[in-house]
Amino acid sequence: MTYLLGLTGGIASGKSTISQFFKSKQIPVIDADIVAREVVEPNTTGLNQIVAHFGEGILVSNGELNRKKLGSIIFEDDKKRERLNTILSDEIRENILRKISDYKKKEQPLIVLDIPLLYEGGYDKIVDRVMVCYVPKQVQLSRLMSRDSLSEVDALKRIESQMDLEEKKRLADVVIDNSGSIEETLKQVDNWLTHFS
Ligand SMILES: CC(C)(COP(=O)(O)OP(=O)(O)OC[C@H]1O[C@@H](n2cnc3c(N)ncnc32)[C@H](O)[C@@H]1O)[C@@H](O)C(=O)NCCC(=O)NCCS
Ligand SMILES: Nc1ncnc2c1ncn2[C@@H]1O[C@H](COP(=O)(O)OP(=O)(O)OP(=O)(O)O)[C@@H](O)[C@H]1O
Repeated sequence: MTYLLGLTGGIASGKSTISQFFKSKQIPVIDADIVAREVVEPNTTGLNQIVAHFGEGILVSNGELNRKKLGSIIFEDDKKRERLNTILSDEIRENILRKISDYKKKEQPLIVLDIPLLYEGGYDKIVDRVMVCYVPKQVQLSRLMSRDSLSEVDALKRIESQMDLEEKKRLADVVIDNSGSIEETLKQVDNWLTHFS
């Protein structure tokens, strides 16, 4: 039996910090942001559809996707973000399901699916439990601004493009509070890991 843990939170709430910890314990992590990158590599249907919709100007000179530019477009405009989601979501889902099935075949006891849009994408229905990495909005905002060198206005737009983190916290099976030190956060995760089965 494989136990599938969904790990989510808001942008810059600390999911990667937690997933690094799982990896350090040799627990496989499927990272949806990485899958989302794989489906837009050069010569993929995903990238071709993005170019068809957003134009050639969305590429950098070597033919790769200009991620910074696409990010600034879609976090400014709900319709464009929804369009991008529609273009990529099926492919992302298929890839994630394939990776889950591969790990299950290897009889991994625990797999972590790290995915920012877990609830938005309905992945709560396929995981056994959901762990939400939670921080209050002010902490999220200041960490996002400093990590991605964003203005307050731009950082807020990114936060508000996602489901409210307070709502995710309410829906969660397990809440990890990441507003303190990283050490305090990892202690909570380690405690969950000790008792999960
Ligand atoms: C817009 C893109 C090109 C920006 O790339 P960039 O390398 O700058 O950021 P990265 O991919 O690492 O994402 C950073 C964070 O932004 C947030 N985010 C990304 N896409 C979305 C989205 N469509 N809606 C809301 N939040 C999003 C997530 O919290 C994510 O962790 C990229 O995020 C993308 O292709 N997004 C669409 C695919 C998607 O929905 N990814 C989310 C995981 S399934
Ligand atoms: N407990 C903490 N104390 C201080 N800084 C932290 C803490 N946890 C994470 N950070 C920092 O906050 C930023 C966001 O964390 P992280 O990248 O883990 O978030 P994320 O949820 O994976 O983000 P994204 O949704 O964008 O992928 C990073 O710069 C990270 O180093």
